[in-house]
Amino acid sequence: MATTQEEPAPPTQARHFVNFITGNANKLREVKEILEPAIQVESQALDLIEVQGTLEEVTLDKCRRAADLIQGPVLVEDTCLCFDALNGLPGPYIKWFLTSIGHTGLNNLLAAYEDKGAKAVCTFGYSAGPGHEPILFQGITQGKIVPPRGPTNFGWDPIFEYEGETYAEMDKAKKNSISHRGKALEKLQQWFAKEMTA
Ligand SMILES: O=c1nc[nH]c2c1ncn2[C@H]1C[C@H](O)[C@@H](COP(=O)(O)OP(=O)(O)OP(=O)(O)O)O1
Ligand SMILES: [Mg+2]
Repeated sequence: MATTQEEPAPPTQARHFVNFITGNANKLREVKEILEPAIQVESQALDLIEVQGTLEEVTLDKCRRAADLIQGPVLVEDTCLCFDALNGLPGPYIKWFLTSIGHTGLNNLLAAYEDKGAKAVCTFGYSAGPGHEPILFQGITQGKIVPPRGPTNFGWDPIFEYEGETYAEMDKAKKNSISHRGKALEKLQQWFAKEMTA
């Protein structure tokens, strides 16, 4: 009987794979749309504790906790929505603001200000494992806060307008090409590509 020869694994194989730790199915969908097939995205849904602090501190801490829990390489991400008139708030606390006061409440927060500008900020953290210092990749998209338009299935997408269209109204591929998440993942892809040829 002929024995089948196993294909030797390419030496860079491990780098084509990330374990994205998130509890958010929409984030996972977008990350897969952007990174695959070049980088394979596995995922574990874990509820990670999130500290208070700067965008960088929140992601660094989230990434270290995830690596400790998984005992292996991890990718995490924290998304902020920063209102220009409010000096960057709600920022990393947008999830709790959205849950508590919704799209209308978020619009009302800016009622006293002419400036409706807002930055969507995505900060990814990659750690090679417990004890390895995370590397951060950040992407920012400038837009403005408007009354909700479009499908309501992903967070604050209906109230974030970029060049006349809300994220929710946009074609998915278009959102990924201009979004905070897309820009951050572009940096991550470049870093992975460099690592693979190093
Ligand atoms: O592109 C986006 N378009 C609209 N809304 C978005 C987007 N990306 C995150 N979001 C929402 C989800 C959550 O309400 C908050 C971020 O909080 P954040 O802690 O980063 O997300 P999460 O707790 O849902 O998932 P995770 O388990 O990865 O922490 O903004
Ligand atoms: Mg979270």
